[in-house]
Amino acid sequence: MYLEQLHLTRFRNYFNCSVAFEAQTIILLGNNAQGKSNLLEAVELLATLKSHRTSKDQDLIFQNEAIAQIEAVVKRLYRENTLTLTLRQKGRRTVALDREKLRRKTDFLGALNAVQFSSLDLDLVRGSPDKRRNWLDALLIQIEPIYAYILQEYNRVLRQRNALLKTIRKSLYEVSESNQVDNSTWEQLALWDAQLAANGSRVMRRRARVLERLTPIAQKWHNQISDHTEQLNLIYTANVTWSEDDPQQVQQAILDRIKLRQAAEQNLGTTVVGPHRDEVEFNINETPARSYGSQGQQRTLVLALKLAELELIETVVGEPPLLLLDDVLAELDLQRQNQLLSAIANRFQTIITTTHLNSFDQQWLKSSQVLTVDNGSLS
Ligand SMILES: Nc1ncnc2c1ncn2[C@@H]1O[C@H](COP(=O)(O)OP(=O)(O)OP(=O)(O)O)[C@@H](O)[C@H]1O
Repeated sequence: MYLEQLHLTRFRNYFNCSVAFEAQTIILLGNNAQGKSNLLEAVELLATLKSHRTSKDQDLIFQNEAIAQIEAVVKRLYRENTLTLTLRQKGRRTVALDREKLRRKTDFLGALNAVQFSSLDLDLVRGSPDKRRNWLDALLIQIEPIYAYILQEYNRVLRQRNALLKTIRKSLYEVSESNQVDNSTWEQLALWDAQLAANGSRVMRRRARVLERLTPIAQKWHNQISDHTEQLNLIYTANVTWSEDDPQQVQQAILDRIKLRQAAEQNLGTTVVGPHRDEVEFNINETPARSYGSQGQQRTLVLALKLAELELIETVVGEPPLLLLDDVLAELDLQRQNQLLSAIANRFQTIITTTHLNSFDQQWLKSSQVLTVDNGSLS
């Protein structure tokens, strides 16, 4: 797929900016804090409806303006679409496809696919488990947009169940006279248990499946980049275990564990069983990359993951996604840079941000479109 045009209105530091992309490789050149990452963020938002930098729409809107808009024309194999995302200071965001407002956000997801690679992605290895869960979830949303809805439902159930557990905890441990929980509250909890198991199993089975598909591709890339000296393994350590990809079995495993952890949940007043407690482990030569991997090994690992994401999305969607490289080439040594550039070749339309051009191959530069970013304007 190919991003042909982008129009940003009151988005971050772009007051009103239109750009036509005319090459397979686009280089955004500019000093720090001029708006390079902001532009990539706009593309990321169209692809995932999420920004990895903020969860608040207010941050995305130019100073104190009321509304921001990101509009793009995307050319696909058999169609061309105009995508519009409108963000509001007050009120909900809205999405439109070919200027027609969509009721469900899941219908918008999938119109554009992109893989983002920034220096923040090193947190994938070093950071807390939620970084890895979010990464897996973002990938799932792109290859199976309905997953956005599944995850939303799971989080809704989790919030409600947590609220109920908090009341139970209060009744059991804080209210001195009664120390009683009435029957209807226990019945309510049983209903939330069932919902947590049903929605949790949907999330967990999908995470397991996507990791199973991603692992051999990531291993292939990792093997290649590390010159066949290292063996990568991605292990999904789900919060419960099961042997077959069977909804009943996974649900039962969640319910069994809830029973087992009942006292802890009531004591803490929070849900301790479910996919929000999942972990994804990255091992290099059977050693956790997180605690033992050197910086170089961790970079190789993240690069292999990103290349695997690109390939998996391409296979599932049937078209190459966009690649967004945010200030990341400078962080890679020459060998890894070349690995990345030759993997991309001419396959993926790529937008690269950089503060200087001297590290780029001349041949590459010749076929690229270089745009200078200066305080929210492009030239
Ligand atoms: N909501 C907003 N309204 C106006 N300006 C904003 C808003 N959010 C961010 N900015 C401005 O955008 C600029 C940051 O841009 P960006 O993060 O794209 O930097 P960059 O060009 O990628 O540089 P770097 O190499 O430092 O990452 C800053 O000047 C910041 O003040």
